[in-house]
Amino acid sequence: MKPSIVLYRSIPTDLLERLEQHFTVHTFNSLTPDNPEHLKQVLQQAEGIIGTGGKVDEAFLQQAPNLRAASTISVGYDNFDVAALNAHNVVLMHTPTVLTETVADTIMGLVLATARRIVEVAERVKAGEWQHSIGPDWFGVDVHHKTMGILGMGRIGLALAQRAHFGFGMPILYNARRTHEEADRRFNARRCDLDTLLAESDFICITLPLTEQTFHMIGAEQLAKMKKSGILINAGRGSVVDENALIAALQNGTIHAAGLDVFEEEPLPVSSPLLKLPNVVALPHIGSATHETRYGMAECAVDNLIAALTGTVTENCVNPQILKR
Ligand SMILES: NC(=O)C1=CN([C@@H]2O[C@H](COP(=O)(O)OP(=O)(O)OC[C@H]3O[C@@H](n4cnc5c(N)ncnc54)[C@H](OP(=O)(O)O)[C@@H]3O)[C@@H](O)[C@H]2O)C=CC1
Ligand SMILES: O=CC(=O)O
Repeated sequence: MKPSIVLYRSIPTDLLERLEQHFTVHTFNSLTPDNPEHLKQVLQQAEGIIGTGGKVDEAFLQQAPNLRAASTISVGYDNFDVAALNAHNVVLMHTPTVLTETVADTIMGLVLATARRIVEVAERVKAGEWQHSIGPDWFGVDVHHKTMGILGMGRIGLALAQRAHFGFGMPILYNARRTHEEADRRFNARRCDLDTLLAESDFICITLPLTEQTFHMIGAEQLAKMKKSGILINAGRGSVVDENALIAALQNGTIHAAGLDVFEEEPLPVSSPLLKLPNVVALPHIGSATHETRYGMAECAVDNLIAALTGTVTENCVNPQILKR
């Protein structure tokens, strides 16, 4: 009999067929589906799960006594309790690399959109406000040759630094736990402490994962250390930034603008004050959302689950120590 798995995200048909060659696939629309009793029943037998979003913690794992592998269609895995997975001998697989370049493109898009007020001004044109040649009240600020500060210099940070350095001639500062020789060598990047990065950068781009250490790493105190002309871009996770503090900083002119792809609560509630601020570009978590990249992520996650459940893992494993047990 084929192992039973839970698929909780829609994936392309050819990839579903690839899963079905190996497993009996039970499909749900999320980990909190319309039919929770059915999911509960299926989880009793399930050896694998694959999808995006939803909390996988001790309480969840208690309901899945036969689980051996979880495959998330994302690189971030902050919704998984890795210690609980380890305790239950569950391998966690994710999709790094395949999305890196696309996310870096999105971040550069947010840098340009906020600095040049692209969304705001385009909306004014659509509203029929372009009646005369435009004046300084429609102007933005330059991007090229300004200083870019990158929080986190991993895969996405490096791809962003490449764009900023070669494409825009920007000096690069970064903050990470260790020095990234490749960033220093290829992009003349300089590692510095957080306070220096906050004080000296014109654009601060967050590419950090959400962890206990990065939760609210940027709060009122840090925002106050930024240049008044500074622009904050967050494409890591919403909770790396204290959103209430950010709203206050944007309202009070403590910083100039923000470009946000991620939020403390997603979807962003329509009542959020962020949506009322002209100096905010808010995106619906589209960092990796191109047809090509989303296909690549789903394919990677499918192959990851097959590898994890057939004992052939070579990459993309968050907790490889489980494989040795
Ligand atoms: N908006 C979107 O759609 C997307 C968002 N993301 C987010 O981007 C994150 C990063 O992805 P990726 O670049 O592939 O991940 P990596 O693991 O390659 O990079 C993470 C970087 O963050 C740094 N870091 C981690 N903790 C700290 C800390 N406490 N202080 C300083 N630096 C720290 C790491 O530092 P060090 O190098 O020293 O270890 C590393 O440089 C994901 O975890 C996810 O949350 C990812 C994809 C899409
Ligand atoms: O946010 C997206 C991810 O892949 O992580």
